[in-house]
Amino acid sequence: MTQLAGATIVITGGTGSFGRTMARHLLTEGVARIHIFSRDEAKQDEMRQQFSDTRLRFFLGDVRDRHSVDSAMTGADYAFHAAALKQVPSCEFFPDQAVKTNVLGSQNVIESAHEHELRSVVCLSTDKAVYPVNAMGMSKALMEKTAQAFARNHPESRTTVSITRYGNVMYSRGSVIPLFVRLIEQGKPLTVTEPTMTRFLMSLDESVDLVKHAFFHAEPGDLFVKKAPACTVATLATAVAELMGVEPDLRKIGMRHGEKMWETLLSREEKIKATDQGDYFRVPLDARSLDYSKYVEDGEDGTVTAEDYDSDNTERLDVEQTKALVAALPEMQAVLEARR
Ligand SMILES: O=c1ccn([C@@H]2O[C@H](COP(=O)(O)OP(=O)(O)O[C@H]3O[C@H](CO)[C@H](O)[C@H](O)[C@H]3O)[C@@H](O)[C@H]2O)c(=O)[nH]1
Repeated sequence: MTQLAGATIVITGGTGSFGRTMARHLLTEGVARIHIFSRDEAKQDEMRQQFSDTRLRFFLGDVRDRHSVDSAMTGADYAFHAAALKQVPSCEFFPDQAVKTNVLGSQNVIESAHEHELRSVVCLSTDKAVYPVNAMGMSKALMEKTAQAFARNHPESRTTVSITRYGNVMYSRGSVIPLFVRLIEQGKPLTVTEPTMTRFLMSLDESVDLVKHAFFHAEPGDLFVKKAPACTVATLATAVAELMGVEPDLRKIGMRHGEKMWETLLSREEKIKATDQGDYFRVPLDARSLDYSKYVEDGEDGTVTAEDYDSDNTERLDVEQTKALVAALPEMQAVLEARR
């Protein structure tokens, strides 16, 4: 039985917004130690001072460097693997860097966890890994395959490797909501790429809940997604403007490189295999072997009629509902407070 109390947990990419939020949750669950593994010494120092908790240990390293990963895994029970290159544009320009961090780095994390006999590793992926059109999504799709192949090829391992996928985290660094807020504060029109484009909406706390759900419920190779509502970018821009008490002034700028009109959390092939767990979908590992003749005789039924689970066919929020979600974000509350 997996339990957090008394455990030692590694968080790769531990100084990022996910890592910091997860660390806060874990500290309230009575963990013995948290190994924060990341590349940036300045962010580590900042986090060390902010948290000021002796249960945090900081490990400087890079997932590309297996030796540095090993040092963080030593003595640990569980790992949350959040280290990644996640910016779409930078991965477009440097896809080799995305492969090194997101694919080979993830393999290092999984293999090191296995060799150090951790009980569980949850790998964080993204909706952009489904039918990927950009290098960030493609490298995350390969990370998922790496995790699933490990589970398939190592049934004897003590380490349960699982995957979570989630969509846009509202108010994350560099994302569109803080941009809209800035534009409104500067009295500028809101730059909307394509008004009808849809995105899933999720809070940082919900992403932590999803990862914890995977942690407690995963069988080797499982993939979990959290059901989430979505809205169009025009709705989002209007909601932010109305919350800030200004007349929405939207300017259409056109789609950016590597963007899709909607994002997909589960392909129809995955959806047909998924079990509905209330707030979550669980997709079990496809454990079929490399036995091709069996493949042909024993194919999947039902795939043809199934639908993807995407930001176009999930629950669609209107302006009022979107305002309620955005208004609940602590960052937005601080902005609204400052304008009062
Ligand atoms: O000026 C802008 C900028 C964005 N958008 C739109 O707003 C939506 C959300 O855009 P974000 O930039 O917030 O999010 P993305 O879906 O493009 O991707 C974001 O989330 C990803 C994780 O899934 C990566 O972290 C990525 O680098 C990050 O930009 C998109 O439909 C986008 O077209 C606008 O309308 N106007």
